[in-house]
Amino acid sequence: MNDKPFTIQPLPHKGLGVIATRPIAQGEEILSESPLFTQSIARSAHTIARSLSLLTKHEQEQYLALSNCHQAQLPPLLGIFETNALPCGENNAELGLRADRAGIFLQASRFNSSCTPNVNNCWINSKKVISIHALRDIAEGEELYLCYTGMLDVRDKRRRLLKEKFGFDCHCEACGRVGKELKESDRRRQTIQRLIDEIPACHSLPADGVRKVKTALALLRSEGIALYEDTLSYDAFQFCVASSDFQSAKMWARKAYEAAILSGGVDYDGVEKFRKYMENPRSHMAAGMGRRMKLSPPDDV
Ligand SMILES: C[S@@+](CC[C@H](N)C(=O)[O-])C[C@H]1O[C@@H](n2cnc3c(N)ncnc32)[C@H](O)[C@@H]1O
Repeated sequence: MNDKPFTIQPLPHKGLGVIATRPIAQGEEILSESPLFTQSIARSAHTIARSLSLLTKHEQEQYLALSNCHQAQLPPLLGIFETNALPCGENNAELGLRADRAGIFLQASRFNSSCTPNVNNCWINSKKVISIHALRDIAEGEELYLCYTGMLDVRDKRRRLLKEKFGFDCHCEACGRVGKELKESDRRRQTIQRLIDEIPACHSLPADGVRKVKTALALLRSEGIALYEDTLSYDAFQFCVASSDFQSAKMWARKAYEAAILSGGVDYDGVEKFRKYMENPRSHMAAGMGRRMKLSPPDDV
């Protein structure tokens, strides 16, 4: 089906938001959109005004109609940009990455935030578009959510950041948990973050590295977060390839490949690399560099 599977409409306490107008399958591309304009990290009201001056009057009006949660602190043009801009490049706070450009997308800017998002945005550099994919099967009538920030922080910190940067109190499913459920959710997210931080230092203990990857993947699943599977699986691939366990390496590369396609589509950065290593793990530069040992493949093969 090629029709746009969503509508943008007013929602209680959230301004506008995006609602599925039919069932959407996991991995389906929901939107592919070019930016109205982009800005570097060193942006200001002045640089934004310059970009806007190159647009049509109608486009300028559309920009000015976007929401602005920084009205009290920033000049209007900059406030609108900071409320709505999405990264045009690799951007992942948990992995310490920050895209050097951000852009305004008239439709993608209407997606609200959840700390357990059901869609993912990624920048497709070869096409210069933002692409949004379903992270799980979505029913007709469900709201579509990106995650704006700090998914692996504990609830109180997430709420504080969302209030500071986007001006709202988050009542998403994850932030609405209480008591034991909240404690468990916080603990899972903290543990995933700790494992992501520890994994790069596991090169001399690759079995430990693979074990940490598996633990992080299991916790992500329990927490309902359908992200990071590609990068974590690629970490496990690298441990296996360095240890000359090419059979397990192949399976980890396949897992990274399939996860990257589901969350970002075939043009997503990394997909081609994962495909190459899935077909020929020995072509990786670290192949056979470590002590030879049998590690383990993903649990779900
Ligand atoms: C990029 S815009 C999203 C679209 C916006 N709702 C609109 O009307 O254009 C970001 C703003 O949406 C609102 N928002 C996003 N996620 C929200 C949520 N989970 N609950 C309440 N408001 C939210 C906040 O006001 C935030 O500053």
